[in-house]
Amino acid sequence: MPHIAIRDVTKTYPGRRRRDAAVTAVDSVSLDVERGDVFGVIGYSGAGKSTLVRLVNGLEPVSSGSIEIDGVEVTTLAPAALREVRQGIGMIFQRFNLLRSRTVRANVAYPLEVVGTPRAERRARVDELLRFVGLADKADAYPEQLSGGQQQRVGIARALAASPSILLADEATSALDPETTDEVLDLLARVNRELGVTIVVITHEMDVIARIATKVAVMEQGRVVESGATYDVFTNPTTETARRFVRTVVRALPDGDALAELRARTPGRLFTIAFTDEGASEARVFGALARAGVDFHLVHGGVDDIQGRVYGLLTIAVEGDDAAIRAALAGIGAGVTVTEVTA
Ligand SMILES: Nc1ncnc2c1ncn2[C@@H]1O[C@H](COP(=O)(O)OP(=O)(O)OP(=O)(O)O)[C@@H](O)[C@H]1O
Repeated sequence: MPHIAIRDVTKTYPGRRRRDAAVTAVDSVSLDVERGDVFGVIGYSGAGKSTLVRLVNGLEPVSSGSIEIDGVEVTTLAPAALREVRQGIGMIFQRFNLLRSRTVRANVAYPLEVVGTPRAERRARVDELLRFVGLADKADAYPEQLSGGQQQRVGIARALAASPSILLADEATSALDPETTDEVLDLLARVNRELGVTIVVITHEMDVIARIATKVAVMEQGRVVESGATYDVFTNPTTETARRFVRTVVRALPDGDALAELRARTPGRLFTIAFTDEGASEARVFGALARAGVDFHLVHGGVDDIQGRVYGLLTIAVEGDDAAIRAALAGIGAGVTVTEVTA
């Protein structure tokens, strides 16, 4: 049974003014998030990601469709039962949303106070959480005394206070610099691995997906246009939107002016050689070309790390006669896709 099963969910808002057309923020979305997944949802601004998250944690009602959490249909629950389900869902935000007038300790304790956890138990739990996120020495500090990364770690500790089985992260690293982003993503990966929490990561940054998401869904205009294992979507995106996101991370062939410029200064024909980690490697590709005796050089691309797996996308310029080039490329072997760049 999926941990979160989203079935044909639609959310429509009335237009902002009376005469405006209704907005379909989420449009017939179906997704299965399995227990233990780090599930990424990526899309540009306005794609419907935040709305989808608000529907999953019951902050807003769906217009139609069904959402099951642990097999329980949550869209029709009475308020008291819904509150209980929501205690099993932690949430972190782009702007951290900490209470400025409370210390770090009191921020993390807050969700436990709300559910009436006794003081001693609360204290022990908060200490444990602050150790887990590496902020035991900041317990008595106030949020504004902390860096952005530290504040988000407090946010994560607070989200985990009631021991949720699901953590929803809405653009949780978008306000952070790259180094701090890595730190926070490492922490989220630990939350998933060590505490077994299922994580849904909402982002517009493909490198966040590449770093931690095991699965990804690409959203556009309220719809999921592509989804699958992260590595598969990166190595074989099937929609233009997914390809655009992938290009922000993997060093694919330049297009437009950059490609025209490359052509102008590069003699010979251009080929893109893609390989996954199933047998091929950069060394094998270059070795095969060298052995075939064609004159080639690498003009663009490289080898990327997607979820700890290798993905190579190399663009080479090759000179020589047609038959020799064809024989050289054919000799590279299995697990490699060669495409001539004709644009
Ligand atoms: N409360 C609301 N009332 C009316 N329209 C809304 C409301 N909330 C969201 N929308 C609209 O729904 C669409 C999806 O918005 P949503 O915030 O879910 O997208 P998003 O992908 O999360 O983008 P962002 O990252 O910019 O928040 C947008 O067109 C937005 O204007």
